[in-house]
Amino acid sequence: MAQLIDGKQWALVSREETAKTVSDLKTNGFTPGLVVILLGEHPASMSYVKGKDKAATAVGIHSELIQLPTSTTEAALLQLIERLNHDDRYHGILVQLPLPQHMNEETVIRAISPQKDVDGFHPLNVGALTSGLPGFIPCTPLGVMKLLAYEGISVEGKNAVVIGRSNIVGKPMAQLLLRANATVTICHSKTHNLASFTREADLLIAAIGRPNFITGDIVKPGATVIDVGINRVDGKLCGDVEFSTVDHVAGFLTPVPGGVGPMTIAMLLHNTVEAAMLMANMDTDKAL
Ligand SMILES: Nc1nc(=O)c2c([nH]1)NC[C@@H]1CN(c3ccc(C(=O)N[C@@H](CCC(=O)O)C(=O)O)cc3)C=[N+]21
Repeated sequence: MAQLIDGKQWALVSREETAKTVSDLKTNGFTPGLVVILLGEHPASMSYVKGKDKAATAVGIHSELIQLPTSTTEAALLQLIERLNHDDRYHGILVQLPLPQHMNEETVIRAISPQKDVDGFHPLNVGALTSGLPGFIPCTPLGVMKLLAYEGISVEGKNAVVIGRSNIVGKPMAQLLLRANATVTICHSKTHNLASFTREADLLIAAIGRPNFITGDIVKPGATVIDVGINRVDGKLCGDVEFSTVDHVAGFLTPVPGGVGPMTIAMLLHNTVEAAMLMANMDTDKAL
C-alpha cells in the first residue's frame, strides 16, 4: 500500500508558520489583508471562498469577501479592482474563477496589480516564474512543491510527468519541477500513448479534471502520485486518480479530499503574507 500524504495535516503546519509571521507583523502594527471577489452563486465556488475567508481569519489575516451578482458588468468589476489596487488595507486580491460568461478572464486578471496578485495568474508573475525571477507562484503547484518538501521527497533528477497544461496548474507545476531540477514531461489530451509516459514517471502529477483517469496499470511501481483533481461524482468528491488501484502500486499518494486542496488554501495565506511584507518593505524575495 502507498504511503498517504496527509495534506490536511501539512496545511495545518504551514498555516501555523503563517500565523507566526502574521503575529510578528501585527506586533509591528501591520495587519495583512486579503480580499476575495466572487461573482455569482455557484455552490462549489461559494464553498471554496468561504473556506478561504475562514482560513485567512484563523491565521490573523484581515479577510474581506465581496459577493457580486452574475449580472455585474466587466467595467464595474475592473473599477472595483482598480479601487482595491490602491486600498492599502488589502495586500492580496483574489478574483474567484471561473468568471461569468460575459467577462474576459485575461482582461480581469491583467487588471489586478501584480504586487497583489496572490494567485500568481498575472502575466508578469507568469513571466517571472518562467524566467526564474521572484514573483507570486500559483497556490496549487506551490502547495504540491511544499508537500513534497515536507515529506522529504526529492525531485532532482527524477522523471516528473505532469498531465494537464492549464495556466493554473499544469504549466506552473512543470516550471516549478524544472526549477527543482526534475526532468519534466507535460502530457495532455492530444498526447499519443499517454501510458508510455506515465509508466516512466517517478513523480506523476494528475491535473486533468477527469475522475479516476489514472489507474494502477499505468503507474510505475513505487512512484509518487500527486492527485490535483477535484471532481464531483454523484455528489461525492474524487480526484483524477483511481485510488483503489493506484494505492497498490504507488510509493506515495495524495488522497482527495485531504491532499492538495488544503495546501492550495494554505499557500494562498502564505502568498498574502508575502504580499504584505512586500508592501511593508520587509524582508521578502518578491521584487516585482
Ligand atoms: N482565483 C482562483 N484561485 C483559486 O485558487 C481557485 C479559483 N479561483 N477557483 C476555484 C479553484 C478551486 N480551488 C480549490 C481550493 C481548495 C480546495 C480544497 O480545499 N478542497 C478540499 C475539499 C473541499 C470540499 O470538500 O469541497 C480537499 O481537497 O480536501 C479545493 C479547490 C481553488 N481555486
